[in-house]
Amino acid sequence: MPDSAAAPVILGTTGPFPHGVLAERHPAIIRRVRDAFPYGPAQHRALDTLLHDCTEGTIGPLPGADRWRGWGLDRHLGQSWFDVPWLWSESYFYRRLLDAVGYFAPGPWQGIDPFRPFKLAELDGKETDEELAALDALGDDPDRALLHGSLWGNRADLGFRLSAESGEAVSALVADDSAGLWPLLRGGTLCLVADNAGRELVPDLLLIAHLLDSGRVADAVLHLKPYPSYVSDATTADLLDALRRLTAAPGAAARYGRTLWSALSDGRLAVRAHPFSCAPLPYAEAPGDLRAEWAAADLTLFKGDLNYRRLVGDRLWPPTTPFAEVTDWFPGPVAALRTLKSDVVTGLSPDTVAALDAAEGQRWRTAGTHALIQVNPSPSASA
Ligand SMILES: O=P(O)(O)OC[C@@]1(O)O[C@H](CO)[C@@H](O)[C@@H]1O
Repeated sequence: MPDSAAAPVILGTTGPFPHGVLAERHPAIIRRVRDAFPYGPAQHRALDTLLHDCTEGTIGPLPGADRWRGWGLDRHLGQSWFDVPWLWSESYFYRRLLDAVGYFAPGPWQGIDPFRPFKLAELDGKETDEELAALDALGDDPDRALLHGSLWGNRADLGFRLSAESGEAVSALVADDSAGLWPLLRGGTLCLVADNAGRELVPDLLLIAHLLDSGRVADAVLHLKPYPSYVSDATTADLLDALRRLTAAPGAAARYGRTLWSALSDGRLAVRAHPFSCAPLPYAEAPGDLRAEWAAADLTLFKGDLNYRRLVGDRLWPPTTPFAEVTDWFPGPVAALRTLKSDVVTGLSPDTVAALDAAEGQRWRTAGTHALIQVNPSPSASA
């Protein structure tokens, strides 16, 4: 394993990006959620409290969320949100937001996703129509087209866009191990750990449908979140919305939709919503049943920035730290498809880092304009 002492865990105070997420992005998300529903006085008061706590307050208890006590809550009680691991603080924010709007409490707002209006607006948008229409003319390399569709779908991150609209042109990949990915897909099991709903989940589903149809995989397991978080993270309700969108679309999109529908019905596509998927912790701390699921797959594919942070550890790794080293703990072949939206990155060549730094300073790490495909076909822990 690499020397993690040389790579400090990222805190809210580590630099301008994590600090800005806690100090600016979270208050902006509270404002947007507050405006999206006719919440009652109790919910408005709870949102006021959250707004104060998340910027000036300390970490408090989460009544009824016993798992969180084992996930670090007992240790962090009373600390500033900025002084604990950033990953922990962000995940805690989304759990607190759900509490504030009554998502978990018995009553009329139980189970109402506060991010659903944003997710649906995106799913129903004309960009989605255009992306689905493009399936009718995929060209002579559908493997590559659908892999890249899934990769760049990760730009469609509502948390990211709600606070920082970015209209920049997309640049090339900073790392591309895709040649090593296809040999791992030899008719076995793919485990896809999804990230965002809407315009990311749709191309993820198209990739799965294509891999099933082409026989590159015999079956697939799709990991979703058990409850809404990080604004657009995909839940089972979002999967159903995406499937309805596909099956109602004209042309090839509907065909992919039918493949997915029947694969769900006959068990070739299984869905999971494991509690640890919303944990505020790196995946190296995952419980045995989740590890066993990954170990059984021929390839586990992690989508998106947050999953990348949790896969490699949310640390300021030197960017040339080999991806194979930071994923050596993983119990099976593993890959990451991610656009870069936070400071964490590994597996880059010294030349790539030097060129990016010279051209952009540190912006390339967080602007969402660069992407990577990284593969570790044989971590030691998979032996
Ligand atoms: O996982 P995703 O959707 O690709 O990105 C999640 C994200 O928006 O949330 C974090 C900041 O809040 C960053 O890791 C990243 O920018």
